[in-house]
Amino acid sequence: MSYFSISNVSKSYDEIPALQPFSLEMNQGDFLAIVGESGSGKSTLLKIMAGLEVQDSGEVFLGGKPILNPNQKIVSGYDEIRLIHQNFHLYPNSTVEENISRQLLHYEKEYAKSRVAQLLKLLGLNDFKDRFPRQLSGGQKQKVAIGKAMAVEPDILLLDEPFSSLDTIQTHRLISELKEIFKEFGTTVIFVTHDLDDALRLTDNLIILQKGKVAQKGTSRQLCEKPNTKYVAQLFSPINKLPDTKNSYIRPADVKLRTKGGLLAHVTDSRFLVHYNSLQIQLKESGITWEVDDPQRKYEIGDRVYLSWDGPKVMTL
Ligand SMILES: Nc1ncnc2c1ncn2[C@@H]1O[C@H](COP(=O)(O)OP(=O)(O)OP(=O)(O)O)[C@@H](O)[C@H]1O
Repeated sequence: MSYFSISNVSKSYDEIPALQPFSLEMNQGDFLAIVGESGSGKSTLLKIMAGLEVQDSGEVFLGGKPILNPNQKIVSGYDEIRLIHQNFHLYPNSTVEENISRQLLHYEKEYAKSRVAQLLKLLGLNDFKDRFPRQLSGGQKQKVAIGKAMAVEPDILLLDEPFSSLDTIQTHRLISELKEIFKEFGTTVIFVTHDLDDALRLTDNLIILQKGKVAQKGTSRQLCEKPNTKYVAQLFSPINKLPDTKNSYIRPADVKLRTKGGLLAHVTDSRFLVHYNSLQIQLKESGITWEVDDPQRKYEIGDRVYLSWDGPKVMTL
């Protein structure tokens, strides 16, 4: 059995399935991102993993020992498995340092002191250690929440959309910093998010959850090149439906633009993006609108353009 093992865990609320039987095996120090839209069962799954929710079936094991759910254990949850979500749950009247050290009241004093100092340093919070939560930015508060969770040296850290109150630049910076810290501590991390880009900043090991079911597992390359569902395909880019087909799609980057030969279309809009212009084009025959990348920034609104693509790039979804 692996270090962290989830075997056929499922959950329904009022007979509506929130999570279909889900299984997972992880080794110590592994990172995993679970990506899914709102309501796909991500939080339910994490709560079951942490022993904070009663599952209908299945079991969770850490280091070979069963994780007991709130029906089986008086005080639910475990120090070894910490769940962090977007509501930081900081003590408002305690400083940053106190917020972290309060987790360690039952630990030996010298150890607690050195652990707090280590976390403040690693998280870049030394300059803020005497501030109260209300005096911190969203990113700093998030770091304190992570410091609190890491204080007790959890084996598993479960991050449930923890960065949703931060802007994209802050989130990406924080994820890169935290990744190094998690590696240093050897923490096993499961990061749940609806944002594939955030997920990929932490790890290339992905599970896509859709309506309580695993839609697909794999690396970003595997999922991007061979998506199983439209949802998985659209996590990576918009997709264009081929005219006169039921379920064949092509990505904007895989459409070739030419001045003659192919499917005739007109450019109706153009957006300047960092690596290419993103064109909206209307196909002449079908009237369908597509999104197409123009890496040479050659076409303008009103231009006539011919489209073609290579067969292997067509996705059947
Ligand atoms: N305590 C509850 N009682 C009833 N239904 C619930 C409860 N918790 C979750 N659900 C339902 O279970 C489904 C999965 O919810 P869950 O919170 O796990 O999804 P999620 O992927 O984490 O969504 P979000 O990203 O919006 O947090 C949803 O349809 C939700 O309404």
